[in-house]
Amino acid sequence: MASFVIEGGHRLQGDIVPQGAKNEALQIICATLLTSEEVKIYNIPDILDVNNLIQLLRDMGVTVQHIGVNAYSFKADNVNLDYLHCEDFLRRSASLRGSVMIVGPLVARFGMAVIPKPGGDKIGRRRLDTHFIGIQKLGADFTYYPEQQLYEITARELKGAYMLLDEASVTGTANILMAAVLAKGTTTIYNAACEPYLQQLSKMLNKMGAKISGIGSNLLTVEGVESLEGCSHTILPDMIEVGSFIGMAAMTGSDIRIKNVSYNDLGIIPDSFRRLGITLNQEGDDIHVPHHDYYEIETFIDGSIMTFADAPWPGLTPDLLSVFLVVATQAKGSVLIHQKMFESRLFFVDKLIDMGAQIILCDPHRAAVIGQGKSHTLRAATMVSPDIRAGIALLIAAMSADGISTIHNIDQIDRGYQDIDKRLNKLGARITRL
Ligand SMILES: CC(=O)N[C@H]1[C@@H](OP(=O)(O)OP(=O)(O)OC[C@H]2O[C@@H](n3ccc(=O)[nH]c3=O)[C@H](O)[C@@H]2O)O[C@H](CO)[C@@H](O)[C@@H]1O
Ligand SMILES: C=C(OP(=O)(O)O)C(=O)O
Repeated sequence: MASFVIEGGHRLQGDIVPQGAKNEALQIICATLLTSEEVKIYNIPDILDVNNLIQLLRDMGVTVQHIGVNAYSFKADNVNLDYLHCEDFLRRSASLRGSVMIVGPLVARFGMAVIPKPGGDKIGRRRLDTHFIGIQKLGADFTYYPEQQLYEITARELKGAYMLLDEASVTGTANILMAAVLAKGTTTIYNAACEPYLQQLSKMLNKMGAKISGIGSNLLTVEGVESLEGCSHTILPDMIEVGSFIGMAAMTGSDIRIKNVSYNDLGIIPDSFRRLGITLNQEGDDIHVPHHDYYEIETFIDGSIMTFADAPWPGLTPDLLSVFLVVATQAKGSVLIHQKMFESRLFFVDKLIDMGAQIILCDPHRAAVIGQGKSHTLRAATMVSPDIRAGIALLIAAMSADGISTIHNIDQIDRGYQDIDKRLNKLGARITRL
């Protein structure tokens, strides 16, 4: 397992361009299975999860060509469904979360799909009921084989239906949507997730000939069509990476410009950092984070302690709470971090406590952070990255700490952040990959 060795205390200076969004890329790449025509995708991040998904499609018989920097074309005119039954497929698709989204396209186009329990971050229970109940409502049959942890879905014909999802699942909505675009008749999905990832997927599907309305809302209406055609699509900048850089800059006292962030797609993220006391200036489509000597967490208007809690979009994404938490340790003031969706995502605070941060883990979902201001610098430590976002939070902590820290298991960071060491070193960080 690779590791990072980080010499803390160096300020960053300069411009950084965010990568394409991981969670959008995973949806968009799966959507290429919906047509036999060529689909060109630009701004694909070069990260482990995405590369594993691209390889999975190649192994299924999709012709994938590298057509430029971070750009690929996909042509799914000869998909080998037998591959879905081999060991190699099961192993590879179980390595990432996004692979579950091949189910919707495969059922819609070929009437069958098999998928093992998907991988992804081990951050608590991550059920798939919403996906399969939704696809069943369209007329598919579904069997779960508990011993192999395998899901099998077959359908003679998909028919449009009304459905009210039991939760606004991001990958679940994407899966159902990709099945519904080729179903007969009208599908209505209420309580749909509506992150920019899903807005982008819907826009791409419409470019391919689908008829989706209600984009950006939690009520999607889909008029099924016979077939879809090829298109070109460009992936948005990764809003989680943008947020990670804002927090990193403030905590390390850096002065950076995050280029071409697609500001209007960041939702509540910039204002949430502002409530943490961080100054960030929107300049055109860039965000400039100036040097901070200190930042002070706001209280609520009535003087009570600030709470950051996740919520389905347009609420605050759960994927940034680990970053808010670490950045709060060096703020003045206190904040309660409430991770409602996942029950095992806050345990990494132990490492921050070892580094000298003042945090009370109230229960698996809530941590109270007592910011000590920048005069109480964190101590260097040796740690293991448990998941992508805890990993980036620990990297931020190590970059701001006194001394040399080591983070093991950085595959967990590489799953979601492209060449993070090289890109940050260009701005003045001291990160060595072992
Ligand atoms: C590949 C991908 O796109 N991964 C993202 C996707 O995962 P993913 O699509 O797997 O996550 P879901 O949206 O399905 O659900 C996340 C968890 O939150 C719970 N839940 C969900 C919705 C809700 O309204 N209330 C609620 O409690 C679910 O039970 C589940 O345990 O969305 C998550 C939630 O934004 C993100 O953390 C992941 O980065
Ligand atoms: C939880 C995440 O990813 P995944 O769903 O791929 O595990 C994430 O991106 O923070």
